[in-house]
Amino acid sequence: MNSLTQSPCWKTLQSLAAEISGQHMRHWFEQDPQRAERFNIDACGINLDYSKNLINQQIMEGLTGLANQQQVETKRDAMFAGEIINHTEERAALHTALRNFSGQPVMVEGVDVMPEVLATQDKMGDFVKRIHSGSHKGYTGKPLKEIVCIGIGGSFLGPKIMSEALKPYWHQGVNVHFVANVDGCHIHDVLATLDHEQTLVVMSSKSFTTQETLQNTLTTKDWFLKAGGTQQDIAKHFICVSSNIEAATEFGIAEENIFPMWDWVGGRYSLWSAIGLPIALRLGYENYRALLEGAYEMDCHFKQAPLEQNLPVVMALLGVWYTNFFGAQSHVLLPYYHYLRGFPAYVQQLDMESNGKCIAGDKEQIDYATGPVIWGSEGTNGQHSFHQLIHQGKVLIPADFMLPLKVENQNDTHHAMLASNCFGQTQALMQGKTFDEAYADLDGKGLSDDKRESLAHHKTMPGNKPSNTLLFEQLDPKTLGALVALYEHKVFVQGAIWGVNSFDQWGVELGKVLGNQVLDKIRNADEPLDLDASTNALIKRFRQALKK
Ligand SMILES: O=P(O)(O)OC[C@H]1O[C@H](O)[C@H](O)[C@@H](O)[C@@H]1O
Repeated sequence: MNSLTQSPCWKTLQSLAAEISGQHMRHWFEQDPQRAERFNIDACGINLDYSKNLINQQIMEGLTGLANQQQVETKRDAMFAGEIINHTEERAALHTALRNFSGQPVMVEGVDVMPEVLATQDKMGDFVKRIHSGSHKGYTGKPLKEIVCIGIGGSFLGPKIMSEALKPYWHQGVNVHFVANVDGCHIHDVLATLDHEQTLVVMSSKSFTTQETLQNTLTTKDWFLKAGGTQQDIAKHFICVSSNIEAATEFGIAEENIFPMWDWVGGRYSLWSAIGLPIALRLGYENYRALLEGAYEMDCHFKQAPLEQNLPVVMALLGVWYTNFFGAQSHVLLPYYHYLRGFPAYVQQLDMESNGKCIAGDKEQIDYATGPVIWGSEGTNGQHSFHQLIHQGKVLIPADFMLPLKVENQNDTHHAMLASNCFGQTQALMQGKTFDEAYADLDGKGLSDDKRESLAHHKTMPGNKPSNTLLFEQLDPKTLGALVALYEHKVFVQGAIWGVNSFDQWGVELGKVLGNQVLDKIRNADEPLDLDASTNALIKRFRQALKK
């Protein structure tokens, strides 16, 4: 038995969950006209309405008690202070230093990291200006207008998804393409459309060892050389972002073309480092800075607001409430904004790679659920497919709805429809529809009593399904920065409560190692097939197909 599940706070929450079983949110709203105001927080351009949750004041106090018991504030302060909180990799987790506008130093093992951070930001700003002005030219004297960004995981999702989300703020005059997968179809399709003389390649890999990124870069280099460029011309067309300067230089990237990052920046937290260069190239450097400023504002809020008024803390506690006391196994994100459609995929890596863990502290086997499955897509599309399961399925799926109140070039008719669908869904999930209401609706439809009763059962909606609604004045770079930092800190708080190390990812490593072993066997047909019978048979089939 784990100490967490045996703790007084945990037990209190178990009894509180039992106490509200059988109660319905619909009645809580009827009984308490202040409910929507009571469970609402405004911070950093984001308004959170969390009144449509299975909570009351006592439950929120119980959850805050759990956060205190698990020393969330102490752990938070340790993160900001640069302590080695990623203990399995012996590193700090200091993405917050990359957006530190306080003017104060940030120390890692006795060294202030801010001078290097600021110097790299200057280098980024300067480079972006040279690309946008056309003063950085390719080897034939043409400006570089096609930017191919190669990277995967955290070196891909943040840059791509945040660039997409800020489409109304794009700098015109460049095209930015992202390639992640080692599947050759993608890089082939992208390069097929491009003029190598006008192409800039941004290769992003913190470790500089990731197979997909190395191979896609080699393929691109080959394409560049075959198209007429020479080895010497590469310096004008290929840049890279990495913490492994040695490997990058060995690979052939000119030293002045390397934008550094550091081992205290986790891959999934790296868009604030030079990994965010594609965002700056897409938006212009000032807009990229605004993204960082928004994240800094959320950092300040996270550090200063009392727990019960603290956006990331409250969202984290609600998540723990459903995961551990209601058996919820997934959490759905529903951005009602087309440009934010990639956000669920971004949070998927952030949350699932951070908290998908089974060891607490040094070596304690966990006996409670940790991170949920994160999924979702843009509204209203999901309403016409998977929302059915959220409304009437037997599994509890808490939801985060998101909507900007204003959008650039707003078409009021479309936006009003989008908003009404968003609000209508949260309402339907909360209130549901009783059997009596469904039965009454079927009056005068010419149905037999049996048929009417049966149909009314099918049309009954349980309701009482929890959701948060996040509204933004508008999704400008600053608000998006705050939103991403909000989810980062939410994940951090949950990791702190569950006692896991949210900053390593050993599960991912095993797949990489085994994948490389298999590659050797595929490439060398003479290698004995000494793996398990299933994997051997798969390799055999692949080898045979190659021979045909
Ligand atoms: O930036 P890289 O070192 O190439 O790593 C890219 C990605 O690869 C790994 O598999 C990790 O799970 C991710 O956290 C990381 O973002």
